Order: sequence, then C-alpha cells, then structure tokens
Amino acid sequence: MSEPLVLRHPDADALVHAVAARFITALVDAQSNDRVAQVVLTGGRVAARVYAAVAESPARLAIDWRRVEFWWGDERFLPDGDPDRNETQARDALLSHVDVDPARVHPMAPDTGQGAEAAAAAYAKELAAAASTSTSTAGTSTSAAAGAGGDASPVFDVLMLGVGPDGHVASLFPGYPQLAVTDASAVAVHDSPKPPPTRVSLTLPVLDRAREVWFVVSGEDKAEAVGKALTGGDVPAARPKGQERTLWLLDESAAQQLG
Ligand SMILES: O=C(O)[C@H](O)[C@@H](O)[C@H](O)[C@H](O)COP(=O)(O)O
Repeated sequence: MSEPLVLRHPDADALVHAVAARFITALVDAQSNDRVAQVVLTGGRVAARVYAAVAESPARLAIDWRRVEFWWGDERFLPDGDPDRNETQARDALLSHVDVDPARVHPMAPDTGQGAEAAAAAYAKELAAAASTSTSTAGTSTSAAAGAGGDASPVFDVLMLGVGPDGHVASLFPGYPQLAVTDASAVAVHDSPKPPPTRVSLTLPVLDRAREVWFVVSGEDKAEAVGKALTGGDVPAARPKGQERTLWLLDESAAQQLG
C-alpha cells in the first residue's frame, strides 16, 4: 500500500486539466505495456469536468479507446438514461466522444425494479468474471486479483474518487455498514445522505485493488474532509490506498487545511 502523495493546483480549472492530462498519460502508459487499460470512473461535478477535458484534448488520440475497460466506483440507482446517473454523466462527457468498445464499458445496472441488492450482486459477478478472464498475455488486461471471498476483480490501473464534504468516497458514507463489508465487491446503499437515496458502490477491498487511487477534490467545502483524511481522521476517504500510488489531486481551496 502506498502513502498519499498530495499535488496542489492553483484553482479548479488547473486541477481539472492537469487530471485530464494525467488520465490520458496513464492510459497511454498502460497500453504501452501491451495491456488493456482498466479504469474505474466516479461521479460528481469535478469528475464530469475531467471527462469533458479529456474528450476535448487532442492528446486523447494517443489512446486506443477500444482497449480501455471502463468500470464505475459507484452509481446512483436510477432508471436507465437518468441524467443523474454517473453512467449518463460519463457517456455524455467522454464515452460518446471517443471510440470505446461497448463490450468494455461496464455500467452498474439501472433501476429496472429488480432492487439495488440484485444490481450489486450482478456487478460483483461481472467483476469476478473479468478477473477470471484477465491474464498477463498480450492484448488483455492485467493479472486478476482474487479477493478472499466474493470480491474478485481485475487489477485496475487508475481508480478515480471524488470526496464528499462528509469524507465519503464512491457511495461509502461515514458510519454506514457498507464500509465494513469485505466479502463482496459491490453493495447496495440505502438512505444515502447524498441524493439519490439508493445507490450501488464498490467496497473498500476492491477500491484498494487499483495500482493507482486518485482522489480528485475541488472546493473549500471539502477542505475539512481532506484535512481529516490526510491526518488519519475517521472518514471513509482516509481508507482507500493504491497498490503503487495514492494521489490526492487538489485545488488550493480543497487543500487549505493542509497548511
Ligand atoms: O455518486 C456520487 O455522487 C459520487 O460518486 C460521489 O462519491 C462524488 O464523487 C462525491 O460526492 C464528490 O462529488 P462532487 O465532485 O460533485 O463534489
């Protein structure tokens, strides 16, 4: 597990474009090792700006988008196409603008009446299936990472996370039971303090399975959560760590409690 590296940016615009450049470079680097790049997207306003900046960057053409596997760290459990879904946001800002392989885009299921628990179980199976087919041979993704229980998943190259003012990441909220789940890769969340109330989220063991975990945070309303997370405070954002790197990518507003 890697210790956090904090990178500060003058303002939100600089942060968004620096993260977009880093995202593009990370995908190019992963593909230069003859691997399918595995990325986990997040929701939220900052993430949407990063995706749009990637879509606008001429450097995006350096990526073979058909050899990028897209996952989500969490999803708002809403009907398909709902503008508040993280999938809708990512498709509108980025995925619809580059030549992705639809078979390599793995959204969490929308609300079709089956319940969030079924959606979480289905995603866990999808992650496990991807883990079982991941090999180190050329042209496919990285070696799998089998979890202790039902939390197998591929090894992700980049896992992006936003952070809430309460220190939540993905849809893992302070004091919620999902933080303690270690025998499943995805869980349903009910009564979320951040609307909508029902969500699906990856669990902490899976978030830790990324080579790099990136916290992308902007705004003074996040400063307290950032300060707590980086000083061992009891917030969910203090927990995820990358296997190789853990980056806190902040604008000065979000970093103001770091001194
Ligand atoms: O579904 C969600 O809402 C996100 O996954 C959530 O974890 C988000 O990343 C943070 O709440 C930050 O959101 P903002 O960037 O909009 O503040």
